[in-house]
Amino acid sequence: MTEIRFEHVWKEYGAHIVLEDVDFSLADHEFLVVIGPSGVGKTTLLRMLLAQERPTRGRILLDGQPIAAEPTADRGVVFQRYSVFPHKTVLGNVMMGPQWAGSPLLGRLFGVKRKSLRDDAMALLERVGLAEHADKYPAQLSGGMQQRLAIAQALINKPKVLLLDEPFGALDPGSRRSMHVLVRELWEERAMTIVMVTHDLMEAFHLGTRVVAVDRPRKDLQAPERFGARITSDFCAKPRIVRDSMKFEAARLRAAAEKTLAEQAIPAERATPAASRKD
Ligand SMILES: Nc1ncnc2c1ncn2[C@@H]1O[C@H](COP(=O)(O)OP(=O)(O)OP(=O)(O)O)[C@@H](O)[C@H]1O
Repeated sequence: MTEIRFEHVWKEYGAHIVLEDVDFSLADHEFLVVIGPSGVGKTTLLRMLLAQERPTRGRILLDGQPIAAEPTADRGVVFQRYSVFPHKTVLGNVMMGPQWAGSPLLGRLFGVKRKSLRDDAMALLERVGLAEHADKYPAQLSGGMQQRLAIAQALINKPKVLLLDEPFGALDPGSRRSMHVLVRELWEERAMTIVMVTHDLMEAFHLGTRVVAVDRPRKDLQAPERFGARITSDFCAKPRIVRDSMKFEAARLRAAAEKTLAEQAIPAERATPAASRKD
């Protein structure tokens, strides 16, 4: 369960009001897409969710609790530009975060812990289609592959919330489409809440279950910094359970029902109607 609540949140840099009175709730396992003009404060919104920035007024709650002051493992992030470490292999990149978290002095785990982390990292690389590239360095990967790696890196800590800041902005249309499929599948499989920023409206409505537009409803041309942006439109883009997952859920329920029936199966001789029994 991951519910996010922005409670009358403001963000100001000195006299510059970036966001004003942003107030909304996000249900568990929502795929929220934030759209809006350049410079309006979309990334600032994400950075506050990540705890890289603090609201100047109001507060942000995660499952009813104010979010931690520091970025924590329950929130993963992927940025537009490849945020992977060039001197680490693909596998090393995925293992790096948990290694530093588990061993702050050495940045390296040993023995069973290392093996378990390596297995998890390889499983994740398999899932994002990079297992066979585990020993390569990021420079040897295409842009789309680097973003797949960044996603694996963000998911290794099993975050409850995944934040995506224009993650496909630098990709060609083909890679973009395959990333859409991957992210949507991961969102369903892992039951995460996703908050994504994009400039691409098609992408927003294709991926999101909810799309919010952020803009400045009041404008002062003499002093553009006088008014901040807030949520000006809020669209329910599509049901949270999409058709494929409904099919999957139906198949799962059917299999469970069949299994239960099989377990409770009445022995054949008892199931035979009394009238037709020979004895
Ligand atoms: N640390 C900071 N100090 C001062 N101003 C900042 C800081 N960070 C962001 N801003 C300002 O906040 C405003 C919103 O920036 P932000 O990056 O959130 O916009 P955005 O909507 O994500 O833009 P884009 O779509 O172009 O990426 C900008 O005017 C920016 O200059």
